Amino acid sequence: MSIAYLGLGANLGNPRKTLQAAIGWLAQQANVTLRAQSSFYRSAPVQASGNDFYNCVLALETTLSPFQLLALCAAGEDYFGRLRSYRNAPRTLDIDILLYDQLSIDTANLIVPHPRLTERAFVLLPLLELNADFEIPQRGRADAFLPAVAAQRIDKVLDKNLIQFDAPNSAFSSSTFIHRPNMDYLAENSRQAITVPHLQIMREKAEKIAALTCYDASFAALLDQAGVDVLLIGDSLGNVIQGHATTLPVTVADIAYHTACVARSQSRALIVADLPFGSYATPSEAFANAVTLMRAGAQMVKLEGGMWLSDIVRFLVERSIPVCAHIGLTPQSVHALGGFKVQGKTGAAAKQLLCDAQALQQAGAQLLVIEAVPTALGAQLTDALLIPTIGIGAGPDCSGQVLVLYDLLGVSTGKRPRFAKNFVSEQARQASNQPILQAAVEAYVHEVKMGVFPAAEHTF
Ligand SMILES: Nc1nc(=O)c2c([nH]1)NC[C@@H]1CN(c3ccc(C(=O)N[C@@H](CCC(=O)O)C(=O)O)cc3)CN21
Ligand SMILES: CC(C)C(=O)C(=O)O
Ligand SMILES: [Mg+2]
Repeated sequence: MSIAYLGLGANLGNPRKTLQAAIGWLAQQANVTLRAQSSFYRSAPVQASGNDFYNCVLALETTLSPFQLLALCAAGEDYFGRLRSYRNAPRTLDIDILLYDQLSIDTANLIVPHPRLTERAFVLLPLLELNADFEIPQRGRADAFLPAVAAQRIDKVLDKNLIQFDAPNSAFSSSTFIHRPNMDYLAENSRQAITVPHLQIMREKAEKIAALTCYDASFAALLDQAGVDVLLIGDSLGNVIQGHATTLPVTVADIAYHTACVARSQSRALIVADLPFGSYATPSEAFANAVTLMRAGAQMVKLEGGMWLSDIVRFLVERSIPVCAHIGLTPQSVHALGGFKVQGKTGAAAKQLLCDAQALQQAGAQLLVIEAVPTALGAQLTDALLIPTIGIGAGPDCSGQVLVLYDLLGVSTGKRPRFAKNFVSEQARQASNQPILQAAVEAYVHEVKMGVFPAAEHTF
């Protein structure tokens, strides 16, 4: 295993998005494990024309040789559509090998350490951010070269997880936010069992929560191995397992049976079970049914509804049953809502959902699923709450995402919701050499963690 440092730069199109996507792509490659990512930096073009560049440095562990890694970088540049009409023309994406272990390589195609590494603020600064005591093979301490680049204009554009850009003469408005992914999930110690307090910590650390529905022991093991944080025994099983048109026919016994199947596989992931339609009309009914699900192996129960549920949520929480609330498109209310429609589109409806969310948090809910609302409302609800939010068709700004497993795998039938991205066809397109379903789930986890999924086309 070798350690390599890559420098990434982009100055065309939406350069930050390109960098983000490229980092996600690199992290998905076999034989490469991302170990650290610097902030993004914005700098004036050096020996090049065009817009400001956005740069960052990555540290990765790899079993690839330097030349294999070079080929991978070239493939990445191609993949993200490098357009070079003339030397030093603006480019979509540039990926350079800066360092590879302690190696010195000097060939026509590859020079390592990168020859201009110490002359460029946009490489030195991010490198020093990763390690302030960085030693460059044969050149000594990296920080010794700082005075030489002091005149180069450069701004660190990301300090925390969300940074507001002040870019008066760029195409981005001052309200443009960028999400810096928290990649703690790649760390060795990330196999610890997930608990309810852990989800709260993930929200605070801005590590995205990747949830999926799961109905059986085999998939529970597969999803767990792929790094899924929360397994939801959803009443969507009424659709995808039982073949009903809605979730209304699902019973407590059905959910308990599938919860027991999932729970038998001893997952790291937190197990959450849906209370089905008609099973929580009163506090005592809700409690009796929640106990059934907890006995079957659930660690938290989920129920659909707004502030009217507050007393029921409080009743459960006081009796040691962790609760996940579910607002927005609540499929158990399909007939009351008049179909599976996007919710919270008017100002009044959005305000109602904000009140609902706050009341549910106040009542003791420790997690909130938000389904099928406009992106801005998903962000607003998340901002307004302290507890983590899990979006499904609620945009990329929730604390995490959930999908119906069979939608992700492309094995569900009928009309698929707009948010139901098929990750299997995506993986097939990228010709992965991993087992296809596993790779698809890993791609989903990764895209959620990186904030790449959901993209605009999955949001309302
Ligand atoms: N397979 C499956 N996937 C799900 O996501 C899912 C289920 N089943 N069953 C339970 C509910 C039902 N869900 C649904 C079903 C359909 C839409 C849907 O077609 N929505 C329209 C929005 C139309 C509009 O108001 O603009 C869409 O285009 O996505 C959304 C959620 C989500 N849940
Ligand atoms: C999609 C999620 C949120 C759900 O409630 C279900 O699967 O039943
Ligand atoms: Mg459900």
